[in-house]
Amino acid sequence: MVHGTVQVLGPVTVTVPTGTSLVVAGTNGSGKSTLLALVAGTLLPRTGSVETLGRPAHETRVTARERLSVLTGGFGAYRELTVRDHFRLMSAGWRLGAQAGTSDDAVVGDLLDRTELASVGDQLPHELSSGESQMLSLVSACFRPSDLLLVDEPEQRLDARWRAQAVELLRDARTSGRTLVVATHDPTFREALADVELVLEPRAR
Ligand SMILES: Nc1ncnc2c1ncn2[C@@H]1O[C@H](COP(=O)(O)OP(=O)(O)OP(=O)(O)O)[C@@H](O)[C@H]1O
Repeated sequence: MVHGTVQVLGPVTVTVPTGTSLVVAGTNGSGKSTLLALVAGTLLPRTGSVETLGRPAHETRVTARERLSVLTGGFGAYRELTVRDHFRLMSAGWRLGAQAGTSDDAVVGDLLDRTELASVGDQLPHELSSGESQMLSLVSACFRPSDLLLVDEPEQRLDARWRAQAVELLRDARTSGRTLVVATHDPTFREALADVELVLEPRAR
């Protein structure tokens, strides 16, 4: 992959069986985010092609996008909606209550409790700490239905307690059948999640 005139990522071939997780590791600037962006289809390769879930990665059809949950960079939170409202919206939009044979309110309550976000459930995005904000993003990415979950550095801004929570969220996502691609610098995430591991080396310039 070339950014401008600089090659930042050489040829990569990796197979991730359905329902397992790939951990992408490597030093700063080794190309982890670039690889995730290629798989997500938000970046096009200069040469070659990327297929995600059997379709061209840049596919924009809704059916393809519905199968992919991506958390890379910022999360587009609604500034006028509380944490609880975000979960309500997610549950209603993805019909999580109906799928679980319960109500959306019950799903929302469960999500808030399980992720220890209940204490900030009535706060708006700008009223959250950076760690709380990161957890909101992670929960939103992990709980919406998807076949493939792409997450860039889930450990960002989280303390040890919430890092452990984040590992559990991702493990649960994998247990529920999702395939995971996780870029991380954190050995805890590597140990807990690496069914397959890819360590990128920075390209010489
Ligand atoms: N839009 C861009 N234009 C030019 N160079 C870029 C661009 N985006 C990334 N790069 C370069 O590509 C290389 C890989 O960046 P990338 O963000 O993929 O690395 P990373 O492994 O995710 O790094 P980190 O661990 O610091 O997040 C870096 O050297 C970076 O400077």
